[in-house]
Amino acid sequence: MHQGNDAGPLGDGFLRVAPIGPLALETGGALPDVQLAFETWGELDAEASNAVLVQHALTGSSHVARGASEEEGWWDALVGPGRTVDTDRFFVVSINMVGGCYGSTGPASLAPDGAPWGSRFPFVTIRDGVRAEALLADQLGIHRWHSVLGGSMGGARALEWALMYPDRVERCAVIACTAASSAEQIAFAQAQLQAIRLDPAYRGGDYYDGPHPDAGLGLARRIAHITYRSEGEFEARFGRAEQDAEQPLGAVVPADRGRYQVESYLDHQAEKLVDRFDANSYVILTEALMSHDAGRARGSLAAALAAAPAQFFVAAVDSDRLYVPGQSRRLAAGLPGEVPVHTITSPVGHDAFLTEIHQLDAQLRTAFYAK
Ligand SMILES: CC(=O)SCCNC(=O)CCNC(=O)[C@H](O)C(C)(C)COP(=O)(O)OP(=O)(O)OC[C@H]1O[C@@H](n2cnc3c(N)ncnc32)[C@H](O)[C@@H]1OP(=O)(O)O
Ligand SMILES: N[C@@H](CCO)C(=O)O
Repeated sequence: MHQGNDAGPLGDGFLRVAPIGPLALETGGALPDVQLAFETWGELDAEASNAVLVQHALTGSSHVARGASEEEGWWDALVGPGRTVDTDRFFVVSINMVGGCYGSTGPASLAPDGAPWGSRFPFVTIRDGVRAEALLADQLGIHRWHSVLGGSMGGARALEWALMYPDRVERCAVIACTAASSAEQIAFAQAQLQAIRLDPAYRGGDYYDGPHPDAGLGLARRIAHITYRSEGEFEARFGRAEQDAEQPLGAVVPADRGRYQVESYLDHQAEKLVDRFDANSYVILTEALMSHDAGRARGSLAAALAAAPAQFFVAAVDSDRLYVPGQSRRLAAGLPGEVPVHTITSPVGHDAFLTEIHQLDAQLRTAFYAK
């Protein structure tokens, strides 16, 4: 896991933590004493005109790109010295969303009574996360972002920035995302939440003094990961192949059988997430994403999108079965002017917004980052 360090100067790619005070929540009440963990690359210019905000996805973190730490970032292909989002030109900021487990206040943080928030952590929406980020932007001296970009949940966070703070976002890139979580997206998410909540170790979310609900979180990740990849990729990559060095399938009774490769692969994805993520944060951020609806309390979705003044960049993955390209097309059609939908061509599915982001280099450079 990327190591926190709040001693380094801004612009080094290390994790820093900033208190932002109480956070008023969309559904009422407030979260007291919130802190946000964030990373930056590059330097803010004298006019504070070169700041770029990169928003992470559901289980992502602020570690977008390599920095002094040299640890691989999840959008290294896009962000870095000489890259499309050139950290020699731009002051790049990425913020761990409130409710998560990468240093910002979340369910594992201590509440004012000194015990972890656990089950008491409030429901937060994507808009709550963005409101918190605006408080941090104020502290950093950034009134207006040159651009805000993100994929998947990061795209929802970027879109909400453009709608909540229209005078603070010049350009907005929404990649592999939607204007409002669909019934099917909510349905897949609900099954994941149930997997966690039905794990006896979950104990309503108050498990920090005992075993964690690893089985439930692992099952949630398996369900999610299937939606992040495509049927075609699974078939080409794994087919019906058996996992090496395990019992031959079909020749043994089910209880003793080995695993199909795809089972082993999903087991591995589950173990990796369990090792790096907190189940309560998974619940909080998943519920935030379920709440995503750019039209809520803005008259209608059409009215909300039509009023957005930022310059938009919209992209979809052609094989994405979770955030289907039609959703990106409807988002683009609802925005003012002619907004094209750029295509990432990949057999991978939704995760191609991470693995194939270089495919957008030329389009993003022309649209947002031309010198
Ligand atoms: C600590 C942090 O900050 S994490 C936050 C950053 N990450 C993010 O923001 C996004 C979260 N990451 C992801 O979702 C994924 O890692 C992705 C999408 C980036 C990875 O996509 P891909 O590169 O296509 O990975 P892929 O699906 O091929 O999985 C590769 C893994 O599966 C393993 N694998 C492949 N086949 C099998 C198999 N048959 N059995 C078991 N494991 C297998 C590989 O060994 C590899 O393991 P590793 O990741 O431990 O090295
Ligand atoms: N693989 C991504 C997919 C969600 O968009 C993640 O874990 O954040």
